[in-house]
Amino acid sequence: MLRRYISYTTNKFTNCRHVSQSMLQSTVDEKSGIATVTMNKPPVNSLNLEFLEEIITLLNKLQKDKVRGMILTSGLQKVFCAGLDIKELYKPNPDRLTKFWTTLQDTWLSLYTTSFPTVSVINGHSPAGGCMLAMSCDYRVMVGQNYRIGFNEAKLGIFAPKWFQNTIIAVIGQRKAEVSLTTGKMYTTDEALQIGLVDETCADADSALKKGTHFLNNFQNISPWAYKMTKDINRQSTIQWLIDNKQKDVDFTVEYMQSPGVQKNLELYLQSLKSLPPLKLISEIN
Ligand SMILES: CCCCC/C=C\C/C=C\CC/C=C/CC(=O)SCCNC(=O)CCNC(=O)[C@H](O)C(C)(C)COP(=O)(O)OP(=O)(O)OC[C@H]1O[C@@H](n2cnc3c(N)ncnc32)[C@H](O)[C@@H]1OP(=O)(O)O
Repeated sequence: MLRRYISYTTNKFTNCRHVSQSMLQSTVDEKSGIATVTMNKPPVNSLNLEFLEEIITLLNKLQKDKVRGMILTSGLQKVFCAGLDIKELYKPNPDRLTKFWTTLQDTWLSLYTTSFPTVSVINGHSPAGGCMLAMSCDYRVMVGQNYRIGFNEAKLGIFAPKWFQNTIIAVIGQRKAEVSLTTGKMYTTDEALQIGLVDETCADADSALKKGTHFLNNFQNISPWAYKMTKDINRQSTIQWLIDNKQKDVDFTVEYMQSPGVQKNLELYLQSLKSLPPLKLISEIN
């Protein structure tokens, strides 16, 4: 059984406070108050129920600790986040799927409404829910030229719910979001920059972390209250929509995911994941 542990330690030499859970590591720089959160759930940081629960717990802790900002990145070699764990959607147990989807909604609400500014440093592939994770932050820096990012849900024979689509529209606009979602296109780093999916690109992860820190330093002289109020007003309609429709969204998803057509599509997709050579899938589906 996976050993779960949480430890909080302060390193007096680096002035960093470390929080380590089994799939997430967080280091807070005492001087700047910026937390760097590293996702470490091999092989692909897929978002299953337990991982989402850890993300919520950590976000709550960072909020309580009044960090001044957060950088979210991946500790894996070539994947930022592979999106929702398809095993949560394929042949699901209805009770678990209900809990999974409710927790997904809560994770998104926590991340999209943080009281501190957030940056994702996208240092690997980032399809579907992985791209959404990045979109839910305030700013995105993508590393290198080898990775793909985008919303490939249509390729799995499923579609993104309204709150998911609205989050994308807020970043890249209605037209580009529609084309991106309906075609399921996975973008190269340069294409992602061009359509505004990411704000900056750079050659390596270290420079990306510096760019992320540079963005967060913009808030040094901004009152946290003014920041939070401004963000809440800006994002209010999408947040309110989900709050008002939470149960409806869960009920619909649980029924829809179990329908034979969706299950067949997921089965075919899972087979193609196994049969195609490594990394072929994402480049094949452009
Ligand atoms: C705040 C958080 C909010 C975020 C979300 C918010 C809202 C969401 C609301 C609605 C969501 C709408 C729907 C979303 C759908 C999804 O996200 S479905 C997932 C879509 N993801 C993909 O299509 C990715 C598929 N994977 C790949 O293309 C590749 O695996 C990769 C990522 C490029 C990595 O390639 P690599 O060669 O390194 O590895 P492998 O392909 O060999 O994979 C290793 C291993 O991992 C398994 N696997 C890969 N992806 C997933 C996954 N998403 N879920 C489960 N398992 C996955 C793969 O099958 C291999 O398994 P093994 O053969 O048993 O080793």
